[in-house]
Amino acid sequence: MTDRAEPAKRFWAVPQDAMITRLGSGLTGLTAAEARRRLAVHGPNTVVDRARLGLAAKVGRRLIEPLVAILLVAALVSGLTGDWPGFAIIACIVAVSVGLDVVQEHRAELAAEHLRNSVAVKASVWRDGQVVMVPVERIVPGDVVNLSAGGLVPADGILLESRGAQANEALLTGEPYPVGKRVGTSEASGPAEAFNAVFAGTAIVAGAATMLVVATGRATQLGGVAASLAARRPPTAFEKGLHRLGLLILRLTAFLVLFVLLAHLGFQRPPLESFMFAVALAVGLTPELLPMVTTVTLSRGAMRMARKRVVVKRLAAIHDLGAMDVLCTDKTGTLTEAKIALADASGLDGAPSQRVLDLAALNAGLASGVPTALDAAILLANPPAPGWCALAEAPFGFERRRSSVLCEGEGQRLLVVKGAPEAVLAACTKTESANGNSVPMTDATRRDLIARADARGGEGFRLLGIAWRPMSEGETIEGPDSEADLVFAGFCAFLDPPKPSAAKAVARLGALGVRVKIISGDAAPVVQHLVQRLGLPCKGLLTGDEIDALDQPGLVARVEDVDLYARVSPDQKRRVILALKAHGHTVGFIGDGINDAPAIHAADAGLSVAGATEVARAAADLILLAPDLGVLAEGVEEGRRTYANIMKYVRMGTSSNFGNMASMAVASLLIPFLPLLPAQILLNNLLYDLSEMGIPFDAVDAGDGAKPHGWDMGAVLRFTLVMGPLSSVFDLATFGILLWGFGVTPEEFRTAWFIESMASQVLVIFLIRTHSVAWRAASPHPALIATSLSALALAFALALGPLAPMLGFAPLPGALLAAIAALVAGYLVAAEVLKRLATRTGQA
Ligand SMILES: Nc1ncnc2c1ncn2[C@@H]1O[C@H](COP(=O)(O)OP(=O)(O)OP(=O)(O)O)[C@@H](O)[C@H]1O
Ligand SMILES: [Mg+2]
Repeated sequence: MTDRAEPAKRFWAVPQDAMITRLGSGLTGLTAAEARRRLAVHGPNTVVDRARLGLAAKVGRRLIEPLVAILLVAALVSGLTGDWPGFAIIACIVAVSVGLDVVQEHRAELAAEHLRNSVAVKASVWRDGQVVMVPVERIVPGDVVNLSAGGLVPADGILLESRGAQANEALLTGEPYPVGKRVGTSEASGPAEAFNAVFAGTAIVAGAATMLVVATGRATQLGGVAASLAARRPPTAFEKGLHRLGLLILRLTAFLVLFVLLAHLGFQRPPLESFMFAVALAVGLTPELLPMVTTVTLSRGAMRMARKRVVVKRLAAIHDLGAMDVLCTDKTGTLTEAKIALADASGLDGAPSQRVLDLAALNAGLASGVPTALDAAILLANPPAPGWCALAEAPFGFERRRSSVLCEGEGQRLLVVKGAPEAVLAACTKTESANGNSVPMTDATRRDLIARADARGGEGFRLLGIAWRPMSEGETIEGPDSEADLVFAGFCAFLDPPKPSAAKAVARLGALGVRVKIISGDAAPVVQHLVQRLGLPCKGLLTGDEIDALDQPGLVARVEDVDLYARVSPDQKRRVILALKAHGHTVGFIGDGINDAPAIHAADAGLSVAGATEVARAAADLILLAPDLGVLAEGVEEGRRTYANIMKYVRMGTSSNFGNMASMAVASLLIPFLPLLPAQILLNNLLYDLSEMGIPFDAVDAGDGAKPHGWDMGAVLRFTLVMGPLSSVFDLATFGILLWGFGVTPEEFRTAWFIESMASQVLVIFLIRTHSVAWRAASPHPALIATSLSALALAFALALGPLAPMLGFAPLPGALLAAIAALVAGYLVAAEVLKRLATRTGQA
């Protein structure tokens, strides 16, 4: 047992061969059968306990929630005192609210998981002597896994092979710069210095490697708390808003209930009856369906987005997408076709040069790992010369913007470097003349070359500078330090056609109130040319160097007016996003590269595309299956729809529901009997819940999709302050008419009040669901019509039908029913008129 526990600690100190033996593996990994066996022993390779709670556990968790617990106590009291209708109703309420919640949540979870799985991360694992794609969860100790740039490390382990692999271990060590990884045995005391080990949750940002898995799941360095902490997001503004509203309602409820209870006791009313009445009020006041409505609305939103080919990984991100008012995007793939082709290779004099192309091909073709788009374009035009091989390399890094390969062939040893023109020129001291000699580079030449790069960038060409250095026999390189004293050879120019559909998509986002900003690692002239070609309404420009010179407050001061960012490093992308967030914007970022992952993570709505690198997809909340900004505009509208529907429920809860309960509390003190029996209040509440179940399906106003929405507590309060009192005025009118107009008995009073309050609550749903004139708005969803009208019918049937005496209801004279109908009609007319006042929010 100690043997198994030990490798998890300082496993990098065990020599490679010993480790392979200990894990019972080989250079070509495990057999599929052995892997299955180990999976059963070690469990799935996940840190978060994704195993969904069993049904019983889910129900159990809800039964101990305070509100439900109160209800259960109330049911017990009812049962013990022989109040069977009360008992039945409470039991029904508990069953319906818990059942609905669990079933709907379960379905939503299943659906969401199904979608998530369609974009799940897989790894290249050796099984039965072959490399196969295996879901990361099924990786076990002893597996041999191929890693390449852009991929996540799926488990902890040691390297069996490294071809210039570099890992970003910021999650583990806090160090933002990539660290080189090579084969060997390390004496390091902690993971940060273990050069031969890689760790789950970190990313390979350059090169390629093969690893032997030593620990999986919770046994990894980041296994326990850290990974789930890193994965946990702060709540969105919307979630915070809902939470605050919930707390507010909770406090009001507690206050009202205590007040009623004490007052009743003060009036010498029967304690048990007073207690049950107070409990019923509390239940009536609580928006117990809110979690269900939120989950169901969101998961329905996720389904609809899936039909538009957007996969939602984190449900709440739908809100963020709806609230987004700034979208930042990288350039390649979203604004361009990402069909990068080599246009030409030119020497120092500007004339086409086969020599430059050959050098570029050596660098692109002999580098290890998956070729990048630029590399592939070079190789398509010109394969590397035969007879050359690579001895070492310093893979491309986004901070350095260069890559170099130490090549040997034709009796020569050369370090060949390519990269962003200014980055390559910065490491050059010589130029190559037409006859192949190198001469010192003058300042004038340097200026000329930079000017030429800028000029061609302005024509839309993406440029790489090509340089080299002779190396002596036996001389090798260790990292990028040898990229100095280079001889500049020339440029390779690439074209990536702009995507014509991008202009329309940006315009559509603009119409939705979303401003688009471009954050690119490419040169400023290239970005500006693209913006011109597409006719995008973008202004201002900041370059990476300028951003570097600014501290964060300085950057915050600039970002509002700047739409273009060029030559930006991965960390600067992140800084720009944070600066925009500091302005109170809800920021989206869409990108596909290793260099985009930090910004995707920092954004409120992190977006990536299906073909993106693993790290980008892992950091994203939403993944576009088609790399098209147009789809995003639809996603934004979808996000706003879910917001609008949740707000409908909130508005109903805070106005009619709350108003009713409040006036009942007040009435209970003014009249000598209970305005409704506790069981009747609960029944009322149960039926009202049923009536609202169709809300997640409902259509929303056209105008609700037109603007970004954040949580607006002011709007909620304004609505409550107008609609709540309105409802109370009519309630009090009802009380008056019943008591003094008709001189009713307590039973008749309760029956009439029950019917009036059900009818007004349910029918007003059709007014509150829209900001515009009720009958001109998009018609309500059949599900909403069905749930609300059947709840109402059920209310009538229970109050006036054969079960009525059991529930404490009494038959009503026709005149009284007519009066109630008139009151409800009056209320609805007043509500329709006043709702305009109540919802005249942000529009003003
Ligand atoms: N394989 C490579 N070898 C050498 N240099 C490279 C390579 N890939 C990129 N570069 C240089 O690094 C710069 C930044 O990389 P890249 O253009 O991929 O960044 P980006 O932010 O993803 O850009 P975009 O906004 O176009 O997606 C490039 O403009 C180029 O000069
Ligand atoms: Mg990119």
